[in-house]
Amino acid sequence: MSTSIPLPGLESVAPSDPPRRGPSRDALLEGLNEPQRAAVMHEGAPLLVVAGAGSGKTRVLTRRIAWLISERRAHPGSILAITFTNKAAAEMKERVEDLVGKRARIMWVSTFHSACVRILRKESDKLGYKSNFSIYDAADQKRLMTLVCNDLDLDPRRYQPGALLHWVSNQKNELRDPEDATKDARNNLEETYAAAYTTYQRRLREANALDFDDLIMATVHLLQTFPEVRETYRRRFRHVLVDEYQDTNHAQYALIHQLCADNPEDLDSTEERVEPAELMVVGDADQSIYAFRGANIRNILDFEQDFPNATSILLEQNYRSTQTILNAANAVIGHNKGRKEKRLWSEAGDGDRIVGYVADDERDEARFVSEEIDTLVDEKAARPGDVAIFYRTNAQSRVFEEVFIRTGQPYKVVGGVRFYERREVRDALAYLRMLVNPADQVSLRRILNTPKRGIGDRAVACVQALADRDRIIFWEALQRAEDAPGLATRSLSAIQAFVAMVQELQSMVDAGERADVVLESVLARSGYLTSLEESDDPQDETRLENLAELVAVAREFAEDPLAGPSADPTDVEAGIVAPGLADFLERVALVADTDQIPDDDPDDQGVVTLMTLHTAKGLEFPVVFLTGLEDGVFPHARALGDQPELEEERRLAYVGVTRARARLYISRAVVRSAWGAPSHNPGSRFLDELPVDLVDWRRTEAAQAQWGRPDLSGSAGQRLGAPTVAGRRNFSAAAVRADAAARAKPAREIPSLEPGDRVLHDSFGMGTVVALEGVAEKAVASIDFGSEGVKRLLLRYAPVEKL
Ligand SMILES: Nc1ncnc2c1ncn2[C@@H]1O[C@H](COP(=O)(O)OP(=O)(O)OP(=O)(O)O)[C@@H](O)[C@H]1O
Ligand SMILES: [Mg+2]
Repeated sequence: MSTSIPLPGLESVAPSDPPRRGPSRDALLEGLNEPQRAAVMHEGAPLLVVAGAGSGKTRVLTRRIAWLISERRAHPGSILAITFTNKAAAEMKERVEDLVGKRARIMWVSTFHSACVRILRKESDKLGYKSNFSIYDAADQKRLMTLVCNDLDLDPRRYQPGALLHWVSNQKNELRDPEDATKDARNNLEETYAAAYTTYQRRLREANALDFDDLIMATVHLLQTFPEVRETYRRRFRHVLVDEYQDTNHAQYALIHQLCADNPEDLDSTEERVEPAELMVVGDADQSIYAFRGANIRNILDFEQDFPNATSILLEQNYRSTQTILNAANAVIGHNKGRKEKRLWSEAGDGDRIVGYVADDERDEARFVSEEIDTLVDEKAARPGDVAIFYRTNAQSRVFEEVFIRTGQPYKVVGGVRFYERREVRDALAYLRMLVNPADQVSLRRILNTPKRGIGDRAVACVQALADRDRIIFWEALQRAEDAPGLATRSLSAIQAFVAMVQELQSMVDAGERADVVLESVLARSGYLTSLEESDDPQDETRLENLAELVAVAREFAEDPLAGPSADPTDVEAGIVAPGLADFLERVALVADTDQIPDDDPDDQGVVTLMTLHTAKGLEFPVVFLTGLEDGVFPHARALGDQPELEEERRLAYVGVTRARARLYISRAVVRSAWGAPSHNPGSRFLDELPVDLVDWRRTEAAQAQWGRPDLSGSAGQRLGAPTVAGRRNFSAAAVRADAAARAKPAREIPSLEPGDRVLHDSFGMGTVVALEGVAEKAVASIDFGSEGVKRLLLRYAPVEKL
């Protein structure tokens, strides 16, 4: 086999093999630059690919998997690739499949959490868990921690479940179990925290449940405690690849180390040594944004120490964005100290300047974004699906949502109150979870009296007393409710009816019934559907829709033969395992924020996507609106006086800017009243870090402060009877505002200007007209005011006089 691309020093990689099916070598290397190819073809020593945003790290990782399978004949089952979200995993799998075919399906491409669940489902007995363990998410954790606080009689003003959980999470990310925490407690407060951790962990175990952080910690413990188990996985995974390595925490690092290090510390010398897997990690220290979740930037900075004989490859060409966007990103991140300087460059050309807008308040900002999207769509410059709006905190989405609802712009919020967090969805899932794992007390108690069936708190207390007395789990006590001391007869019959229903449903699960079928039976048999149907609360209508959606999700899952994530690839290959209810629950438990991004449908205009900056990592969009650029919002108020936190916020800004391919908008509001009282925020310091010549300010604070709101967009035009850019939209509210602005400041006579004319502006002073656009009321002049910069002014309002 020959290659048309000469790659000095790398020819030896080409196998001298007979012809075979599959993609050609050239196809696998096509569309890659030299260092990217080197990374794809690298053999042996651990490999670190460090590179700025959009330089093709994820592309390289994907191609390398295809290369391993196709050129190096790696068995797909021997590949473990870690991505940051399930969505990214699915995309990566799909791309590899496109390249090398269906056999790629059995690779493990998943998040850390999913990979650990798969391992734990097989090995959980060694840790004393049953394989049907539940996975507790944030809401479950909170409920459980609240119970713990009650158990320990903690003062709720001093010890809040959220704070305790945060502390516990940090301990787990550092692989510290309750004993470690107790041993090291240095004062009363820490002792109490450690006691809460101990009880919390005991209760999790009783419920046969693990929380998110446990998944990783337990897997590391498993591999450390049972060398033979570790060797099994070391033998199995010959290739380990990790995307977004800069955001791994200590526990995740330890996991990789167990699987790939030359010398995991406790290897018994008598055991047969397994050659370490080939490891490739890719990442960008400038994009490390999860320190608050324990991510440790040192993991990437110290890679070469942690894995001696490691090789590094640097990528510098960016293929995502225009040079203007990259210059902005480089300038901002350049303000962080102690980083490795790297310059991103692009061949995409300068492209459009960044558009800036200073809004009166957050409504005005949202209106600006909405109208700008209309304009882009009307001019066919973008489809709604090309557009993303980023903000620092979830709560900021509401104003955008309100404007979009009013204008009829379809949108999607990623994160926020997510589908799986809605009450009815959680109720339905709680039913399913307790059917699979009756020891799961949190789920069982959640649905015991939902819908209301006459099992009140008193009855629950009686049953709990029985459970405590006889040291049995709550579910067993329910089944023996007749022994419960003091239980009213009416409650007893309600409990017995409940138990009978659950047993009937459990027999469906035992018979291997599909998830969607079980779910429909649950909703019908439990009376849940009837209670919603009979309600006259308008919200219950939506709840029914959401449940219908959940059944659809379950059906889709049940019909996907490869859906069972806990199924062993080899079993799937052999067609032995069909996805069951437990697999479905697992999939649902692991859905990450970004998994809700709508899939690309080429015929679809798509919907505008709203998300926090954190969720935007790894993604790209042709058009990006970076909003809320105010000190105290972004950077977050918490970070203002704290250098490391401020640097993390700056990395977040870098992530935000580098998501944009062609157009970037930046905006801020002078007044923001999102948290009750209106607050006046100064512009974000990150704005000052942008080179001035990159930004075209549509509206600045000076103009805003002095002249009300000179409106350059469609709404003012509509009011004045000019053709509207988005006639189908209802702009009444914006028009009213424009009216008010006009009343506040009567329009002036429009001076007739030409490029080169000298003008005098009331506050900017002398200037020279450099460009003109629009006519009559919409005439806009770009005027160079020397040290004040070039301003774009709507002449109808601007106080300029021709000299
Ligand atoms: N050699 C190349 N030629 C053309 N396009 C490329 C090349 N390498 C990468 N790309 C494209 O550039 C874009 C960015 O690539 P990718 O997402 O892999 O970058 P990344 O380094 O993972 O970015 P991030 O740091 O944001 O995760 C993608 O659209 C990708 O398809
Ligand atoms: Mg990437």
